[in-house]
Amino acid sequence: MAALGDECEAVIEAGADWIHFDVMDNHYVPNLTFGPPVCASLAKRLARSYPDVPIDVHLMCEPVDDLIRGFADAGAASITFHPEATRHVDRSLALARDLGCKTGLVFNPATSLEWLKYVLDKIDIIQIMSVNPGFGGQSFIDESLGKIAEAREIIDTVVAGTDREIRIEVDGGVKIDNIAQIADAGADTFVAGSAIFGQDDYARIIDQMKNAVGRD
Ligand SMILES: O=C(CO)[C@H](O)[C@H](O)COP(=O)(O)O
Ligand SMILES: [Fe+2]
Repeated sequence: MAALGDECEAVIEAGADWIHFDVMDNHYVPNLTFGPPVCASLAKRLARSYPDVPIDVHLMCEPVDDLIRGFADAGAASITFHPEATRHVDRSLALARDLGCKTGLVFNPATSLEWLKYVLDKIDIIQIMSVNPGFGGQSFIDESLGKIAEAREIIDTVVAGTDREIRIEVDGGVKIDNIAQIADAGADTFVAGSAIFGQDDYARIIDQMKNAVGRD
């Protein structure tokens, strides 16, 4: 836990705007990570020095409702989940919202954006998986670019002229050499794991990524 906190503080110091917290349950995905108590300790630690940095919880778990309650209580700013992983998508989104979190649906490479059709009003984040969920360090699936563009079109059609903000977050295989293309397709929020962790100089990588998408 100390190492997780240190690493999160190091990437924040290096310029990361959010902490993306991958929750895997060895059921929905074949891997196992952390539960709400680890998130609660991290949130408590970050609140001391970085109160404005949100923890973005990505649930790769099935079912989701109890974990939505647990992570909302643990200090998650946003909670995203996979629509196939809950019986009642609308109810799970409403639950996360009612508990004060931003909400989002996550779309695997082969999952259609059709799920958005009747719940867009309950969504703050459309998260496009550009790898199959369960592991860091995989290669970006190029077909995701078309889906990002499709999500951008949906947002531009539905949200244009309103004061709502829906983000398009891309998760998996985001690197310095593809981030500009991902942004051009319509993404505005980028998850980077292996591109940063394990490198010597986090700030240099994050700067390069931000420069590539025209952000400071
Ligand atoms: O949800 C995930 C995998 O299921 C991760 O967020 C994602 O893979 C990030 O790691 P990397 O940047 O190394 O692909
Ligand atoms: Fe993730």
